[in-house]
Amino acid sequence: MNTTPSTIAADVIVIGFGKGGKTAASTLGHLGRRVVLIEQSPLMYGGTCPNVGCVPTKALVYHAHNRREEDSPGDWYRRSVTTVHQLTSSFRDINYDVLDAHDSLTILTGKGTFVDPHTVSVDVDGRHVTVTGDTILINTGSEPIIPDIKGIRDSAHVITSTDLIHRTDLPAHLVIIGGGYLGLELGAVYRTFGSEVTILEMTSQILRREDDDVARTAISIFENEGINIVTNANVLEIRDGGDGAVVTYESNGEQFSVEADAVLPATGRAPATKGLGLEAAGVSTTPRGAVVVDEHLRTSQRHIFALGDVNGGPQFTYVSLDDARIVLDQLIGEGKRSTADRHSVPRTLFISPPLATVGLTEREARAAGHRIKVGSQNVGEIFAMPRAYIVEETRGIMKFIIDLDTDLILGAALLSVDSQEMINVVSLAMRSGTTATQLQDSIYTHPSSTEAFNDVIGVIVRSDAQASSDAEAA
Ligand SMILES: Cc1cc2nc3c(=O)[nH]c(=O)nc-3n(C[C@H](O)[C@H](O)[C@H](O)COP(=O)(O)OP(=O)(O)OC[C@H]3O[C@@H](n4cnc5c(N)ncnc54)[C@H](O)[C@@H]3O)c2cc1C
Ligand SMILES: NC(=O)c1ccc[n+]([C@@H]2O[C@H](COP(=O)([O-])OP(=O)(O)OC[C@H]3O[C@@H](n4cnc5c(N)ncnc54)[C@H](O)[C@@H]3O)[C@@H](O)[C@H]2O)c1
Repeated sequence: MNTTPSTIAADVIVIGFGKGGKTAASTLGHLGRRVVLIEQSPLMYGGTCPNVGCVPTKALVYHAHNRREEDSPGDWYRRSVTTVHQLTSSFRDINYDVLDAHDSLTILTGKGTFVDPHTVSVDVDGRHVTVTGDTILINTGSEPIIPDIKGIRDSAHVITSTDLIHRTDLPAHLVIIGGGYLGLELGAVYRTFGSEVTILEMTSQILRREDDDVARTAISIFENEGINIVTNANVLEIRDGGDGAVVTYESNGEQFSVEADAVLPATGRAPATKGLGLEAAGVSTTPRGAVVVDEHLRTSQRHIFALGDVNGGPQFTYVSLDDARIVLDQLIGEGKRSTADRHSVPRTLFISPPLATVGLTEREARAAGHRIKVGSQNVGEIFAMPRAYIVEETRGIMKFIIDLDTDLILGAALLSVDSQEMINVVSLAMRSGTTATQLQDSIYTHPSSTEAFNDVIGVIVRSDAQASSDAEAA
């Protein structure tokens, strides 16, 4: 029997069980605040990341590389997907149980909709529940953008990333529209599992924010893996026929058609605000549908906050977590934290090897007027880093952009085994004002990947000091 009361008065309502929302809910619940956490789907306790985002996709990267010669690609893929689902299912249960353990916290499963600025309605198992709250946190995440392409909504073979990682049959040919985070990561992982992969990117280059040397190294790795990347691609139509879909696109003035048994649009994600009733709450949104927030993540209604992807900020789990720190600081702290304090936030693209970056690229540093020097080496040539040889992954490049005048690190790009870990050290160094020389001369364990810094930072391949002295001599 559904015993949920039809009205609940709460101190804090959290709409959406994402990283920011659950962290804030748990902390406030622990302090005895009456918290109601509303999640629309029983398959999403814990949010996107552990259920259909970071965790399953990175687990698939791991499993894709572990196939033995004797395993057939299809069987290995099916086995991997099953194992990954067991993992996500256990994470989902843990997420629910940890929050449910707080006496003052109630989890309601149903879609939350604002009725007015202090009231949210939820249908729980067919029963209408009205929740009132002094403070409300919106943490509803984002959803895939489906581009306006002829036939895309009619094709049975067009799938989301969630559909893709849940299917147990390995697609023979996967066509991905968009060569950003999702397109490159999933393209790389399905290629490793054994699919033929074509990525159709509309701009003139993938990884276009990166410097040419870094982008070129990554692109040559993709090419060697046999991933077909088409740039300047304008997808014209998707039409079902036979066992799959035919994707027609135009690139550099020529028209092409490619057959696919799965087509994944990976063209960005938009804030999930549809059906939330934000108008009833008096909460403003941007033209792209993101909730408008100030640097303390307060919306146009002071008692309503928005955390994570829904506020239109960078779409990363750790940014949503940091949003929770800011909101908690407003609610129970000193009110000092703000999004304006955030800098040197690292990123990792989980291809193989991963590409982890932080701060400025060489191009951006020069454009910003810095005099710089660049320390860089190919991973296979970093003799201080035998780990690359130990784990048989010597592909990649590491690059540091250093301010010539202050010796501070302005940015780094690490395309290397373990770079998702190393980049956090660089990011911390940048935030704490550690100089490049200090980072280079630090004591690191051996054999580790971080000890590469002992070499790379000192291998200066370009320096504005050299350029100025050459100019003086001339
Ligand atoms: C395939 C994929 C891989 C990714 N990989 C990475 C990665 O490696 N690293 C990384 O940092 N980021 C990654 N991301 C991005 C990351 O998952 C998101 O930035 C992050 O999960 C956003 O968290 P959030 O707190 O905003 O909300 P989410 O975790 O998205 O949670 C929002 C929740 O709100 C619920 N909800 C929505 N509307 C309502 C409503 N009206 N009522 C009740 N509930 C509602 C949803 O069901 C969902 O559970 C990935 C994303 C995807 C899709
Ligand atoms: N490792 C990670 O941290 C990670 C992994 C996956 C996703 N994410 C997050 O999820 C978000 C969504 O990822 P995403 O890859 O969907 O978005 P994205 O913004 O990273 O990339 C979208 C790509 O699609 C291209 N594109 C857009 N419309 C197109 C069209 N009609 N035809 C062809 N190409 C088109 C864009 O030029 C761009 O390169 C990212 O912003 C990222 O923050 C993070």
